[in-house]
Amino acid sequence: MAESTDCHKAQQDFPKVLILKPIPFINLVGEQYFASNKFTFLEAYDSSLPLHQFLSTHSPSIKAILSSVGAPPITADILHLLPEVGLVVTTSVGLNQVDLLECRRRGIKVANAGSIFSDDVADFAVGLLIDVLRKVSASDGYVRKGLWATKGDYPLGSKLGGKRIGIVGLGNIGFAVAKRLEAFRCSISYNSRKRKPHVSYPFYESVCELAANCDVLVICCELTDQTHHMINKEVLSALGKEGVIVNIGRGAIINEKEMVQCLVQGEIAGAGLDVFENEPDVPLELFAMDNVVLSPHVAVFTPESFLDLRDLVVGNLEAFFSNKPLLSKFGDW
Ligand SMILES: O=CC(=O)O
Repeated sequence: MAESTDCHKAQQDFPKVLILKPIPFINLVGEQYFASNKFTFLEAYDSSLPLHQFLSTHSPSIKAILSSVGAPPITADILHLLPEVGLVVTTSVGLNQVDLLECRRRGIKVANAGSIFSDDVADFAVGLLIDVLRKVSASDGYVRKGLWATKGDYPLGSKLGGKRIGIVGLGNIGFAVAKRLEAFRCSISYNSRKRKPHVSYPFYESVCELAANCDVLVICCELTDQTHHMINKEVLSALGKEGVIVNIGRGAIINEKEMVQCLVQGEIAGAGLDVFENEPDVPLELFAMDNVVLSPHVAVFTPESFLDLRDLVVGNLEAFFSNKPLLSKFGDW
């Protein structure tokens, strides 16, 4: 009894890591796998207190925040209530939910999921593209509805090999997509913030020019103020009537209204979309389109790589609480 009280007391003394929303898919490994003897989690979503009151009550003990996709944004206002916070760690690769400028200003360290999911996301991007071009999901629906027997053959899809692929954002994920599609004998070109030294793929400084010279655009970049709605009607028109867009980045990189309009009017040929502007809401018009493949923001990982994620997140937190270098530090501050 004395021992468990001591143990309980010791846990209470551990620095706290704030979680604002349950970690997506944590059921894959169970919450106890995220445990450590260096910190404990403080779950704001379990409290009956309004968030601001909860944060003010616990602020002296909150030293780090664990954030994920779909969790409330880590804004300057939230950070303002938490003067002791020195680290924001995320289970996501994307950091658009974190006010990075404020983190930099305050010297709060940031660590994301690094390249842990790059292969999974790239596999999924290629899967979406093959599905759109070869009509895999649409053919599946046709067979399941019994239409093969009553209406005959389903229209053939179009060939992947030889397609000109434009990668928007040639980071870890974009590069993994490019490598896979090279193996399908596609030609690759790209747009990125800057030309990559040592990369031989043709580089286009303007995403519109890239689109005009490609059959497919695969969106792999981060969502930032600069990339918000970067893919608009002008870019989609440049991609053209035979063009296909795949998005495994963030919904708001594409102007969704303009994309839907282009699809409705046949100004592009199809889309493979894992991400949307207002998840989990998906524009209703897309539901009726056989040339569009939809998925609920699941490209990111598999149960196999979720275990690596667990190690990375816990490793980053333990490194921070031991004053050691982070495992997947983001930014130069
Ligand atoms: O979308 C998922 C991520 O950014 O990890």
